[in-house]
Amino acid sequence: MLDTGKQIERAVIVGVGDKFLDERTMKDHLDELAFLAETAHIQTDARFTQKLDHPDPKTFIGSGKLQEIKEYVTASSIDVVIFDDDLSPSQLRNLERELKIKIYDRSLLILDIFLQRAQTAQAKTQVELARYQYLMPRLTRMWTHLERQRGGTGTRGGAGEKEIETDRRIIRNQISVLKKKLEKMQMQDEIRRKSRNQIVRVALVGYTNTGKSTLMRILSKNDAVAEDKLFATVDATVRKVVINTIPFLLSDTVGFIRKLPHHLIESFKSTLAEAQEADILLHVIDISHPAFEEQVDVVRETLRELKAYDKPTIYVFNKMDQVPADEHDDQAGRFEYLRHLLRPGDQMVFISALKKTNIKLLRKEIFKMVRKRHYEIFPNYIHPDPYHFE
Ligand SMILES: Nc1nc2c(ncn2[C@@H]2O[C@H](COP(=O)(O)OP(=O)(O)OP(=O)(O)O)[C@@H](O)[C@H]2O)c(=O)[nH]1
Ligand SMILES: [Mg+2]
Repeated sequence: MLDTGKQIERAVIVGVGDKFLDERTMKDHLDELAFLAETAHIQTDARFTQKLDHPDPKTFIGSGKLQEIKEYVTASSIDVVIFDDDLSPSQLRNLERELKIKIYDRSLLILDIFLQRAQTAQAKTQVELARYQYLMPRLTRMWTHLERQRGGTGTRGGAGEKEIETDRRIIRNQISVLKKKLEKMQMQDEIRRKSRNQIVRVALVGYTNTGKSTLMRILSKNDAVAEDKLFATVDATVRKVVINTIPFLLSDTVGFIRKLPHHLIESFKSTLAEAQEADILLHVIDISHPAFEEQVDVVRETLRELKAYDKPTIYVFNKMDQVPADEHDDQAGRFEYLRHLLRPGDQMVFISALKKTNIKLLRKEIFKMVRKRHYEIFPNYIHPDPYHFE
């Protein structure tokens, strides 16, 4: 059979929370999971939730809920069941045996999306590595995933022990090949990054889909600077920008998400190094998202894990065009409470990248921070007109 990869699959999604998880948060989490599924061309037909103090070690959910899902899956010819949490290899195995269809957990779904999205050779290698590491302990059940990837014949009913052993060997080999390949790429990265020490570096960070790339385009286009020869080999996500004669490098980074698969963070370390080594962070937030505050927490937590936390930050509250105006239309006052996020020296700006509102203000704030850092690197730099801002 031909797998065009374009067919829409139908799914049910499953969320589990303890008694402290409120309905609203549970809904937000499942909304996000459905959005992830949609990104992977999977349509969500139904949602199931369960309150559990501890997930069942064998099947993750309780047996009653499992039966309920089984009945639904059979009656509605569902292709895949997606869990909002990560499943252990044995939970995955048991669920697949019980439900007799494909089971995804959150990590596998995210890995699949990354695989579809990866563009550069390095990103592709990073995702492949993360995916193999994830699949390794789950090989028995993941046979179909591998087979599809390999363009297998599809005639086999299931994997025998011998085939699994062969596959395990192939994967182990692949992992070490990919690791070596990445090491080489990372070495080149490092050399490239070192050569950039003499220029201020700013990184766009933030939850996925908040508008980082949109902003990147706006900020770098307005300053249509000719390609900097020195950095001719800089990868596509780093641009040189000049504001009011002071140059800096602006980089776009991988979006963060709740429970980013651990293997993925590991193998994306070198891409994330852009954030680690930046002098200044632009933390982009989608303020129109109902769960934006949780997203801010996730990003700050991920930055902390990456040891990229302690940097002067501009909190860029984006998508203001989608925030309904309140009766006084006093945005500044209304969002004043967000000031608790700021440490001394941090800033916050409310913008719409789409409607290009407040972009000038944002550029001014970026300029002020960049200028400060620029003077630290070049104490003797004489700015022609340091306090003028057009
Ligand atoms: N309404 C509105 N939509 C926006 C705004 N800025 C960006 N978007 C939209 O938000 C979506 C995501 O924008 P991107 O720039 O791709 O977001 P990103 O943060 O780079 O996303 P990832 O790369 O997935 O992490 C796109 O559909 C944009 O058109 C804005 O100010 N207002
Ligand atoms: Mg982006």
